[in-house]
Amino acid sequence: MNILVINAGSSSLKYQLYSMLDESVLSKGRVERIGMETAILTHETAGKPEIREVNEILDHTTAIRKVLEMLLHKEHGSIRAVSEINAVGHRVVHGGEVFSSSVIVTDEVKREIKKLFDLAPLHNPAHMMGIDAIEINLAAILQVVVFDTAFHQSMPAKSYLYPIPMSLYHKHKVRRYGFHGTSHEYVSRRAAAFIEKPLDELKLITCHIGNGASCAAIVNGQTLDTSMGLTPLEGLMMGTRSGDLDPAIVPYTMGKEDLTLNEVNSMLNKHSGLIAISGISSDMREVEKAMGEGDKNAKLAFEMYEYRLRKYIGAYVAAMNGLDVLIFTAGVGENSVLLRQTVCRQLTFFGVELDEELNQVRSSQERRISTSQSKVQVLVIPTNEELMIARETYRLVK
Ligand SMILES: Nc1ncnc2c1ncn2[C@@H]1O[C@H](COP(=O)(O)OP(=O)(O)O)[C@@H](O)[C@H]1O
Ligand SMILES: CC(=O)OP(=O)(O)O
Ligand SMILES: [Mg+2]
Repeated sequence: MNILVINAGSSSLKYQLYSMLDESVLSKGRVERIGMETAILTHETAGKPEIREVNEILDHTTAIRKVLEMLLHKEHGSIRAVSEINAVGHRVVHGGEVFSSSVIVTDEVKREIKKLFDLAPLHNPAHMMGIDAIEINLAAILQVVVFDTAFHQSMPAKSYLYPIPMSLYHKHKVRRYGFHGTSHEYVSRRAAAFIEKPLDELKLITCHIGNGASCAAIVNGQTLDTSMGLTPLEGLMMGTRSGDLDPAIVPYTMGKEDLTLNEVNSMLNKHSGLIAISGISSDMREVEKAMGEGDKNAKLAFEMYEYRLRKYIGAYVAAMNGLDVLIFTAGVGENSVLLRQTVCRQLTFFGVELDEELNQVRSSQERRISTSQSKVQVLVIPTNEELMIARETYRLVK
């Protein structure tokens, strides 16, 4: 059985085609800059060179059509007919309280996902475009949605409730949900396997530090707490998102700057975080480069980013009354030697002892970066949300 996994963003669409016989990736790629003047499609089939096409791609329906053309390509493709795709699995960021596990897409499921648009404005509308685009291009195919929020549904009330009037929870489901759950679940399981200990005997902190970033305290293989909340805005400082702040800033800046609700929302989601403080980029690579060249704002942005992450780690050690494994994953977590070094060097009080040399190694493998005496094991575990989505899709459709 072949499963196509889609992670649709507002202007991008990432895909991987899996053969579930051996969970191998037949082809993968991404379309970037959808809706802009020139879109870029990058496609790769196992054992063949990567190809790039620059084209105008106005919407997600066209993007999916292009992806299918690539998958069927005589030279660069991996299948001969679309009928060789048996099901499609989608990442959906917000599943609210309605979805605590993956489901097959129906009209009812689509209605529920649409109700959650307000709560994940950068994500859910884009996922819906991906689901609709598949429906248009591959009419009768079975589609499955896998939610970022599902894994965190195990959080206890003391973690998921906000200390505000309970009527807001009862009437509008205002609570903390947490995101990147597919990734936190995957890396926590892999970490337990890596150190050869049962997951239900471990206290772990998983740091998913990508463009969006969140960390989670995991006990008995379940989320005790996680840094994102009602929406993916709470918690850590991110590429373009503020993370935690005093909620009074919202009405205060609205008054002072004469902003609308939409404008403040956009400021906090799209124009804050690394980009706001560095004035350079939301991309950690560029921030680190500028910092290396002596840029003061880039240095401050990095310091704030690292400090806020480290404070969460400290809080979660207290929340769990201990820590066995600290895990770094996603774009920044897997690749930034400097971020891991800066964080770990200042966690010695908790028994974290970084092996500076192991931390410098650049690799896409799962690896330990703490010394053999370190009380807390520090691991880098490359995340694989796509594989988790393929497995969930397979489980539901087979
Ligand atoms: N070598 C590197 N050093 C530091 N940061 C990196 C490096 N490579 C990638 N990144 C960071 O990873 C981020 C993307 O992470 P990723 O997990 O792919 O995000 P998303 O899935 O949310 O798009 C980029 O914004 C970039 O800042
Ligand atoms: C939930 C979330 O923040 O996702 P991403 O990191 O893909 O933006
Ligand atoms: Mg990601």
